[in-house]
Amino acid sequence: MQEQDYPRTMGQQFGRRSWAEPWKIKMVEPLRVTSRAEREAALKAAGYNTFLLRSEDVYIDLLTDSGTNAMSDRQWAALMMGDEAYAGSRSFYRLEATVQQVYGYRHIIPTHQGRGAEHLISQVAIRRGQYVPGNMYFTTTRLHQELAGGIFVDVIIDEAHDPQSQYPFKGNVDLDKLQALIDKVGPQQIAYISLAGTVNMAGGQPVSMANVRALRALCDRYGLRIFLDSTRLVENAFFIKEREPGYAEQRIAAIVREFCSYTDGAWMSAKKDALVNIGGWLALNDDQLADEARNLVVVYEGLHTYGGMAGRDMEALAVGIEESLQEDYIRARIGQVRYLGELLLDWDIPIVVPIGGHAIFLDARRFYPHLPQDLFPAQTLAAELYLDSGVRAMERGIASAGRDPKTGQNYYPKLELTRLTIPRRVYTQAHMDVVAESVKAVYDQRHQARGLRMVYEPRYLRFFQARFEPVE
Ligand SMILES: Cc1ncc(COP(=O)(O)O)c(C=O)c1O
Ligand SMILES: N[C@@H](Cc1ccc(O)cc1)C(=O)O
Repeated sequence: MQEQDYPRTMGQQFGRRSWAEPWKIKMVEPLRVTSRAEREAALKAAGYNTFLLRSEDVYIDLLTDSGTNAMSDRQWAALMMGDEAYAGSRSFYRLEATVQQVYGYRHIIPTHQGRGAEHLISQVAIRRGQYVPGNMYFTTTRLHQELAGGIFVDVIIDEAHDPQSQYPFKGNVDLDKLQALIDKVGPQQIAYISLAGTVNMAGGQPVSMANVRALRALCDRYGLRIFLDSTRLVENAFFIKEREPGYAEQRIAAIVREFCSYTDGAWMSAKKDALVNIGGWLALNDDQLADEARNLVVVYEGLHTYGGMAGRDMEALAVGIEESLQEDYIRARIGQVRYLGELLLDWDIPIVVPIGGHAIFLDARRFYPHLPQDLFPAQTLAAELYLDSGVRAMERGIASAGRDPKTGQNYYPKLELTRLTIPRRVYTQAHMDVVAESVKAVYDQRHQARGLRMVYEPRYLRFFQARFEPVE
């Protein structure tokens, strides 16, 4: 599909004049607007790191789509039905049945959130020194693989590293890269394929059904397993429905189920697609591996029938999974992200294209071509945006990439991005207008940006807690 073929609005695509959110607001939370002087003080106190701001000092919070979703009235009602038994909770069995039915896996192990599940799968499926090829790294995923002794290898297609490539499935695995790794190290030295759909760090870009099918065929030749990060798989399914021949008439639920059928297991941070504020799970088809993970979960998360979640959270999650598959919902979800992106494209502001599932990613390299990567252009952009309007974004560039655990050297990722992440069912299009105008104001002042220097660097996942100072 070429650039000009992308629908400008979701209405055009689905044969309607316009679209609106398929929900109405029942409860509201006031927002606080701050002065520029207040924001300057707050940002300084936060070491120029948006993760260290207090949310009270934020106006529109686009830090993340993780756990920031608005639950529906049905989910709130489900909370009341939570069975808080320590063992054998009815709520667990409800969740288990829902995940089995929607995603199609046999064994379900609940965890407190995604990284709890990443920890389990990494510990049970990686032997020290084994390689873990994946379609681009994700911070927590790669760290858990490394802590288990694995070596992550990026096997995503080259287009994913190019913010301007219009390729429709930039999340795809490059099967030649994977074959080359198999030839080089041998299949025994590969723990599993770590596949994510959509790919967060590439800009929320999808994997095609054809790609995962071909990946399955390649892996079958060598007896390799595929484990899927299904955190945003419903969003991935939307793109398959929109872009891949043969899927336009299929239901999102059927697409999700087919995608999973090509994999051996999955984990999920339920705080995204599944419309809850906390939760996660690991799902496996292999009995022995599931037994090992079920044993390990009691060490790190809690008993295997709650895994760190309250019974009420499991109830709300079961309802959230069902709601996430509703066609109107997912169309509006992606539509809102696209609405913001198109406003920015209309002003020639550099963003990652095609517009992805959960966020707009500003291309800080093109935004600030005068800033070398060592001066943290994407972190600078997040700071400037906050100063301008109180909109909170997140760095996804050199600070997020961290250091090579072997050499200790900084990684220099090709993508230097600032992410405007849209929580689900939380903000209106008027909020998106305000955000777009703030980005435009910062863009108009772009020549004045001087960059940041890191003055405190934590050992793990440094971007969360690092502190910076402005370059004078
Ligand atoms: C793609 C992806 N995988 C895994 C995780 C980890 O999940 P969590 O934040 O729930 O630990 C996240 C977010 O952190 C994510 O975006
Ligand atoms: N997964 C969440 C929370 C998170 C953010 C940044 C990370 O690197 C890790 C986790 C997100 O993508 O927003």
